[in-house]
Amino acid sequence: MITSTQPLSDPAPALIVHALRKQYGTTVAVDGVGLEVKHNEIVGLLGPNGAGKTTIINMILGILEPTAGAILIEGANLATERQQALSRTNFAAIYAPLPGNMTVYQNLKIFGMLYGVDNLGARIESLIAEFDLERYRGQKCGVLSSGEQTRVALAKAMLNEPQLLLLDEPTASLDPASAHDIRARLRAFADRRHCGVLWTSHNMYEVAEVCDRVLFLARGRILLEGDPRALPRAHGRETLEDLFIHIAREPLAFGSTTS
Ligand SMILES: Nc1ncnc2c1ncn2[C@@H]1O[C@H](COP(=O)(O)OP(=O)(O)OP(=O)(O)O)[C@@H](O)[C@H]1O
Repeated sequence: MITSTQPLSDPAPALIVHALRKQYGTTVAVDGVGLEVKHNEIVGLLGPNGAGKTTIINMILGILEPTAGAILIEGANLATERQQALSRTNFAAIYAPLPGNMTVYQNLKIFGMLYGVDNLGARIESLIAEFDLERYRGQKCGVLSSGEQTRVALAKAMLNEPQLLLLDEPTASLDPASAHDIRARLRAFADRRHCGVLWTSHNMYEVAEVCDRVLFLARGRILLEGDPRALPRAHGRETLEDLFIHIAREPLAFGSTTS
């Protein structure tokens, strides 16, 4: 049984997901997924289109109700301690842009007020500096380029100093230099703030560069997990992309790891 009680000397991981399931009618989108993200750890959630990645992220964010299973964020059970669980969680996704008719500063201010951030003015200034947004602070978000909007979305995601950050394809649509810059900023943030990160991406080069660990998902089940730099060789493949293609084509050849 999952409880939220943790010994003081053993701080709870940023995220524990246990036996998570989501069913729509006869469609099982997520089928008994178990996973853990530790503080300072960046975990890649990989899988073909329709594997269930976004559904898992939306359940962790409390947007979707699981059919079954448990989600613990820093030891707080999302089902019974929702506010505590979500207060130090945040996310960024390409499909969830910030309101385009408000300026960068206005967006950060409004989200900061929604999150109840202390010393909000100072927090916004430090994020504007950290994400190189000074010259855009008075510009409406809708006119910014994809890379600039991604930087603003990440600054917004860090307003409440999350201990768990959920990133759904954060670098999709960015040029290689901007994507490299964003990955470096996120790695630095995770290390400096001891934040756990769950990151979905279809870019295997990126995943091998930034993730400490990856989980391969297919048809709602985790089939494989491990170090993205060691996994391909362990399964007789040259690269993570080769391994991805192999798993996507023959998911039944891999056992599932559920809990
Ligand atoms: N509201 C819904 N009703 C019915 N089926 C749904 C619903 N939402 C998602 N699904 C199905 O659940 C499965 C998982 O979808 P999900 O969006 O989580 O996949 P994904 O791994 O994020 O895919 P992608 O890489 O394309 O973003 C898909 O088969 C999808 O069609």
